[in-house]
Amino acid sequence: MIALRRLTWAHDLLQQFRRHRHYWKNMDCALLKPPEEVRGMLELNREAFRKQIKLPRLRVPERDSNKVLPLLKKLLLKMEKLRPVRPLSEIEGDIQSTMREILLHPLAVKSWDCLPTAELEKHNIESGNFYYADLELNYDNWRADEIFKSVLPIEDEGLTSYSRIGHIVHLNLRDHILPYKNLIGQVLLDKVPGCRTVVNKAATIDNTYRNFQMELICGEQQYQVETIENGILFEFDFSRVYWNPRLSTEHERITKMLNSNDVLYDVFAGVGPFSVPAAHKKCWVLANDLNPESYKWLQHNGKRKKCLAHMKTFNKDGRAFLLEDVKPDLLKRWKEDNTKNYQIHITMNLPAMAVEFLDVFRGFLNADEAKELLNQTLNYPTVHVYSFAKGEDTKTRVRELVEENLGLPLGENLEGIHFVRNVAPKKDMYRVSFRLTKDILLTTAKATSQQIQLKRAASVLLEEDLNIANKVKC
Ligand SMILES: C[S@@+](CC[C@H](N)C(=O)[O-])C[C@H]1O[C@@H](n2cnc3c(N)ncnc32)[C@H](O)[C@@H]1O
Repeated sequence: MIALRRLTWAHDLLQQFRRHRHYWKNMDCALLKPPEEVRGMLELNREAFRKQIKLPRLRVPERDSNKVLPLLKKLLLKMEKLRPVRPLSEIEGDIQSTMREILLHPLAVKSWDCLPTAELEKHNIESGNFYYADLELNYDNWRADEIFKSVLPIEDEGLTSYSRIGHIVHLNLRDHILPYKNLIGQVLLDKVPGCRTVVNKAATIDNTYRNFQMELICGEQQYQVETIENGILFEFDFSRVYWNPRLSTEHERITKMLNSNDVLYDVFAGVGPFSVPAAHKKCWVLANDLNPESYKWLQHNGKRKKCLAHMKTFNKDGRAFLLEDVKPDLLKRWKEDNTKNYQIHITMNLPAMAVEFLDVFRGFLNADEAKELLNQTLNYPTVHVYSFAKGEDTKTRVRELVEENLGLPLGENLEGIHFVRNVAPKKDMYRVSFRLTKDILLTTAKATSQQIQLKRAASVLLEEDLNIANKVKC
């Protein structure tokens, strides 16, 4: 008995909490879910979603509805394409009075007593105004995720997320969901505003240009898209270039670091998500991509943003770009202008293999160039290299990867190791930002792994000391 009372008390508390937080989830309510029969449906049958339910309502004279509605705000039934407040014409004797009908959430309102009765009665709304009546729900009343939750198998994880690139919805369906792909495509086409094409990732991206291999599952076979990222419009053929909307925050982080007159060397530029905003900010940009299609759209996007005067574009291998274009540009800057009133950045976003290009920087300058510049304090670029790392401690692993490939340890020149995103279980993407140093640019010999480890241990200790010192200061 005591246990039952406690349970009821806990239930009431939860109800109160939900009412307070406005936490009524339609899919928690059997009445508001699509019919059970749709589970396992392979071909979309919209008619099968029709369902009659009895719903609590409140009848309110139109003239009072503005005063009454704020009292019921958290108790309204909210569903797609369903207005919770609807006009209700009624014949009262000879006089036609206009009434409003307010649809209430069946989890929140089980009887007249669940309403703020004292407040309502002040407006002459009595228990007689409360009633139940039939309502027909149909396919239009549920969002795409609610439809999927009702149709796809319960046991397994369903459709978690999708990416949106202009008019294209890009899916990465797991194998057990593949039999439902036609239905999923059709529902997304119906429900996602502006969606005209639905594609599914066909394989892992392991091709050189990193563009997704994809299968059209619904809609038009039209892959040329326009999409806005961080306020800038990009246009490209999604089937032929790399574009990932999940990187927009990272693109923004880099762009925010840049000030006008800074320099950006973008080694794996794609269609320009770093380069175009940077050039638009009046940085001096050299942008490169090996994929001729990316190169075409990179130029196109720069032209559309009217920033080509600040952006030179290249279509070659990243290593050649660093040696043939970045290096001469750096040497020219170092010789002509040794003021440090601007910053130089090098972005290398090809996470599967960018670290393999880092050895270019070791011994970047030959003996003659070194002699000429040795006595100057140079404006050293910051490299932002992206990499995947697998395992338990991915942050340590990514630093190791950078150091092993650079062939030299990082120390005080390490500016940060930033988590970008989780790609798969135990696989993360990071940005490692470090400053090039005279040592890196002049040293030709590779450090041994023992030397690298020693230096890493020393710099970890130094970092810990600094942290302790900072804490003490605080
Ligand atoms: C992961 S995408 C990054 C694109 C863009 N920077 C972004 O953040 O969305 C990598 C790009 O590197 C290009 N790429 C691949 N191998 C390359 C190479 N060896 N040299 C230059 N670019 C290369 C691909 O065509 C692709 O556009």
